[in-house]
Amino acid sequence: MSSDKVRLALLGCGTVGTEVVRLLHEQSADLTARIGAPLELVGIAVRRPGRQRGSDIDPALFTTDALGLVKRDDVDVVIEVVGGIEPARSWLTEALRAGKSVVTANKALLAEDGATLHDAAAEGGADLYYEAAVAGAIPLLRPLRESLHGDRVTRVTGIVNGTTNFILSSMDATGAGFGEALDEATELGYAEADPTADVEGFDAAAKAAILASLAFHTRVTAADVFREGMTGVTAADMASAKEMGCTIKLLCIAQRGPDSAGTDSVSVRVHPAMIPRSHPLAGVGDAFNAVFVEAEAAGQLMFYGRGAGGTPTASAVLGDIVAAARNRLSGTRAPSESSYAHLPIRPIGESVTRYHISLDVADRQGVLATVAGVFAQHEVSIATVRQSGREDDATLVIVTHGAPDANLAATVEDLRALDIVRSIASVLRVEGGA
Ligand SMILES: NC(=O)c1ccc[n+]([C@@H]2O[C@H](COP(=O)([O-])OP(=O)(O)OC[C@H]3O[C@@H](n4cnc5c(N)ncnc54)[C@H](O)[C@@H]3O)[C@@H](O)[C@H]2O)c1
Ligand SMILES: N[C@@H](CCO)C(=O)O
Ligand code: NA
Repeated sequence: MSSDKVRLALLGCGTVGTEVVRLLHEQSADLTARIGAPLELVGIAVRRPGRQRGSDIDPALFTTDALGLVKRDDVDVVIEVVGGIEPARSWLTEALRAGKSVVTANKALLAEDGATLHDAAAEGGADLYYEAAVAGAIPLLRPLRESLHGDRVTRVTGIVNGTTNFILSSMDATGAGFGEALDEATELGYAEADPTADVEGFDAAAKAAILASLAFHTRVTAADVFREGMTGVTAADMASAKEMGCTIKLLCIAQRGPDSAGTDSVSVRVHPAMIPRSHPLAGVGDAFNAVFVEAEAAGQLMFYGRGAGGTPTASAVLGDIVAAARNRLSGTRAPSESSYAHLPIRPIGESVTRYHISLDVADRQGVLATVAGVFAQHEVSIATVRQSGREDDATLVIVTHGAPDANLAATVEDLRALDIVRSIASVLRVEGGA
């Protein structure tokens, strides 16, 4: 590489890419001072070069040949803000194997096949940075990858999807149902035209896999993550949570601990859960993200901020560019992948959870005993029982102690089959001491 400057290739110039270009221009003098050499943008790969993307971008920089740009000899750092698995994976493996540093925001690729990228980085002796891939602007991956490397992380609990947090916060504040809150999120530009990746938890599951891999020094992919979306959360569920002094959040939970055979293992899940209002994550409103990390020596840590949006996400990309550029100038490298622990993934059925179950039952003698018997049969201990209404219109709200998820699921299935249970109004997992 040229020793008097660091040359950048940008792949993609959409929401995040345009902000990366703007910040590179606006902060050029400061970035040069911090790095010790100027950054030079030598090319931008786009699909449609004629599109307007800001008046200060030199049109000569645009190309539709991303692979050709990656392969150029005068490129030191490749920044990928296109997204998706292919062709991004091919571009980035090509760059890394050739010893070029990579900065990417591509959570989908890292979660599905991070191994290929890490292996290519090891092969090429190159840096792979991806702070923007999880919780946008929030510095989270660097703390997990560096600051906490002297400690043992035991649990990561996060709100890592802004769209669904906006929807659930709005349902909590106004009593609206899911559909109405989703419409509001779409109108305000928080939800995409096709909100599936957000509301069905795919986006959060990708982020959970990346967080778990870093936290537990073990390769975890999106396929290892138990995922349940939040489209089934109703206004009645939220009202029920409120009555218990709780709210409902879409959580990603990555946990390390012994499985039923006592083997150290990792469980990673994404699902809606009731949490008490006193929990630090309960107050995270609007489209904000927050991640709560627990480590043996550090104790509890909380990371909070904007997890999406062009400008906040570009902030994380720029931080990674600076780190990669400094490393190139000093001939050093970012910490390489740490996956030595090879911990097994625990299936969801073995994850210990608590449930909140709301049942519509007949208010007759023996009903409570029968219902309690089903819990006992599956070795699920009941923590609290509350009854409201009378005769044909009674509701039982049961909160359990922690039990393996499979036992809880089997309990709910058997309850559904009872004649005395007219309907199961809601089943929600409970987290955080409620
Ligand atoms: N937008 C956010 O808030 C946010 C937050 C965190 C991470 N990310 C991640 O950042 C990445 C980019 O997101 P975005 O919101 O900027 O998306 P975007 O859709 O706005 O931009 C992607 C751009 O890539 C271009 N592109 C597609 N195929 C291409 C090709 N073959 N060659 C060149 N360009 C091509 C598209 O035309 C588009 O302009 C994704 O991986 C996303 O997950 C986005
Ligand atoms: N759709 C994501 C964008 C950031 O990954 C969100 O709502 O948080
Ligand atoms: Na981040």
